[in-house]
This record gives sequence, C-alpha cells and structure tokens, in this order.
Amino acid sequence: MVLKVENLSVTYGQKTAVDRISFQVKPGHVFGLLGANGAGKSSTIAAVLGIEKSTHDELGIVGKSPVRNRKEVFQQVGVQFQETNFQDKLTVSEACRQWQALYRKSADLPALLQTFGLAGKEKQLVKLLSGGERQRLAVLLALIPEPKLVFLDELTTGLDTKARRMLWKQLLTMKENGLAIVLTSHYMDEVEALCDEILILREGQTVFHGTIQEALIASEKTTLEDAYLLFAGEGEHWE
Ligand SMILES: Nc1ncnc2c1ncn2[C@@H]1O[C@H](COP(=O)(O)OP(=O)(O)OP(=O)(O)O)[C@@H](O)[C@H]1O
Repeated sequence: MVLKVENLSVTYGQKTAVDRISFQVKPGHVFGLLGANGAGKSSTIAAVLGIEKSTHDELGIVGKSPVRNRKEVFQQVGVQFQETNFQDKLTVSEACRQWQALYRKSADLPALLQTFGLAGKEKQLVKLLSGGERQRLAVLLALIPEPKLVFLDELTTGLDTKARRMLWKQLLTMKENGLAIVLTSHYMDEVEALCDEILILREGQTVFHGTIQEALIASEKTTLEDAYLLFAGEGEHWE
C-alpha cells in the first residue's frame, strides 16, 4: 500500500470536519475523494499530509508516518493545490527550478514540459499563462519529485475539453507505470475516466466507499452523477 488511512478524524474546535474515515491506495491505483463543498475533502488531504492535526488509528504513506517522518514522506509525494500562488515575476522555468530545489531527485523537466504542453513557454511569466496553462503547470510541479503518490486537488477545473482529455491521458499512462493518485473532483466524467475506487463524504462521514460499478448498483442509478448526487445529498436545495 502506498497510502493507508484508518479511522482518521479532523476537528476544528467543536466541529468534526472529518469523522473516522478509512481507505487505502495501492500503487497504480487512482482513488477519488468526493463530496459537496465543505464535505471534508481538503481537511482529509491536509491531515493525510500531516499539515492538519488529526486523530487516527493508522496513517501511513509508503509505510511511514507523515506526522513523524514529514521530511522523508515529503520527498516521495507530489501535491497539486487548488490555487497555487506564484510570485509575480517568476517565469515557468524559474518556478520549475525552485520546485526542483526542494527535492533530492527530479523528473526529466524538458520531458514533463513537453507532456503538459508547456514546452516553449519556459521564459514566460507564470502570471501571464492562461488559466489552463497555469493549471497544467501546477500538475507538472506535483510530478517533479517523481513521486510514488500524488495528490491532485480539482485537477481539471477551468481546463477546456481537449486539455482535460490530454491531462487524463497523461495521468493514465503514469498510473500504468505505477503512480498512485488521490484525486478530488466535482466532475463525474473525470472520476469515471480515472478512478478505480471512490469515497464519498457527506459532512465528514463516509456515505459510500467502493468502485464506480458498486456505486451504481448500491444507488440503483444508471449514471455516476445520479448516484453521486444521491449519496452526497446534493439535492435541489442548499443544505
Ligand atoms: N481551519 C478551519 N477552521 C474551522 N473550520 C474549518 C477549517 N477548515 C475547514 N473548516 C470547515 O470544515 C468543513 C470541511 O471543509 P473542507 O475544506 O475540508 O471541505 P471540502 O470538502 O474540501 O470543500 P470544497 O469542495 O469547498 O473545497 C467545512 O465546514 C469548513 O467550513
């Protein structure tokens, strides 16, 4: 297992944002963490990375505790955040080099730039990239340490149809090569294209955990989107 989470809870004051959730991710598997706004996805990821305080029976990334062995775990894990803030005067190549400097090993940068359609943009200021290009850069940066496990938060939000397909294709190739991925997404077509297993959170609690096929059967729905809406409680009104 690349990631093992057993009975993980996150609380903020009186509020339980994540309530005793458990899941595991194998090499070459894509795990989808789903749920409505505020369901607890970001809190889960922050806790799994050891950034947010949590209680748990077990929490291990590549067999190590991200709380006790934060530095070592950091070297083997890639993270793409929802909104990566780049300095104003930073070029694409400077952003990549700064990121590379954080890690002991680094993937082949020209190859990654090619893969993510950013070859030829090395000298451009990051802030002048299009939204979609910046998003692809954030995914590229997450892959720089040649991680065994990568966390992708709202992977293709803001990308056009072609860019989404291209990104999925690249990630599926990396998955075939053994990369494990934890993904959060609000797009069920993306989840269907990529995920081997999903966990749906509702107010911090697990309301479904299994494969997409199992979600369809358990919900008696014909599309994942309908099944998701049923489990996540995203009905016709705000909660
Ligand atoms: N630092 C914090 N202090 C207090 N409450 C917090 C804090 N961070 C998150 N919360 C609350 O915890 C709950 C879970 O938030 P979280 O950000 O994990 O949800 P999410 O599923 O990632 O949502 P989204 O899809 O909107 O990103 C929400 O009710 C949120 O308001």
